[in-house]
Amino acid sequence: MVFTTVLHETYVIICVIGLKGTNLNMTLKINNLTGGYSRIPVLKDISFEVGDGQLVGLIGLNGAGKSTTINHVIGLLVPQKGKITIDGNTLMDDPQNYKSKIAYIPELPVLYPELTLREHLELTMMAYGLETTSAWQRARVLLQTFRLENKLDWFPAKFSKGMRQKVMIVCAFVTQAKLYVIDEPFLGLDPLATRDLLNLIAAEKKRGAGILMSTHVLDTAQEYCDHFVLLHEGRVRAQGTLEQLRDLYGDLNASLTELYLGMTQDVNGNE
Ligand SMILES: Nc1ncnc2c1ncn2[C@@H]1O[C@H](COP(=O)(O)OP(=O)(O)OP(=O)(O)O)[C@@H](O)[C@H]1O
Repeated sequence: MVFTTVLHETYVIICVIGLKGTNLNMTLKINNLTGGYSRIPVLKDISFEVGDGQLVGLIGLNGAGKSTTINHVIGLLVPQKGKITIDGNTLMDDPQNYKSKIAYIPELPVLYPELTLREHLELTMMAYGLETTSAWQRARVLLQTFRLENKLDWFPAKFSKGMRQKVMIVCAFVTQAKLYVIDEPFLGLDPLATRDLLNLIAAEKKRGAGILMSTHVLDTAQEYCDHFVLLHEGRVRAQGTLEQLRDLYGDLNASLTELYLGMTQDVNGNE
């Protein structure tokens, strides 16, 4: 399976060829990760896991370190300490194998201005060696779902921001990766597309894929995520299921928003 995406100014193809099948048996492990963009770390000793068939919500305020964590997972940043493994292997152990397991949807969609939607899909399929007949079957279903089926010959300049986001989603989900890494997916999407993306995530979970998703939309996260990692100022403030977090906080009816705000205020109060 395959995946293409755009990062920063240039297109970076995160790729490659993975295994298809229902027994995905995937585990992403982040162990004592310290890292960031310079010697002064943004992330401080964070640890958590994403198992197969699991949707993990990465929750945090602006600047908490969600995108930085994601940039480490997809291999754009190198850990200063600790390690990240997928199925026991780090990126350095076997870059192609590691990347082959990941489909990444960035927070800001960036597309090749000179390529049509059809060409973006062809590029994804070609770059990652997808079998084109079955890949196009999947693509057509995805294009219909996101109401893009009659826009195959459009260039990105003609797309709205939400449509560009949908192109990224279609390109990612056509790959049938083992691990989806999705950075803040809901902000540019209309309610229909949000519902369709959540259905797609549910279907991929059923297939056995793991999903790491950062979001500020806490009511949606509360409803759909199996496990939460609450990041605050580059540290994991708490993690667990909603029930575990409620236990930890001592309020069995608290919403995720209340839990997150309560826990981060506790931290700030102690400083
Ligand atoms: N390219 C970069 N170079 C240097 N520092 C950065 C860079 N990107 C982010 N940072 C810093 O890293 C910290 C964490 O930022 P990050 O983007 O991971 O937060 P976030 O939780 O994703 O926030 P948001 O919800 O606003 O997207 C912030 O202090 C930010 O200023």
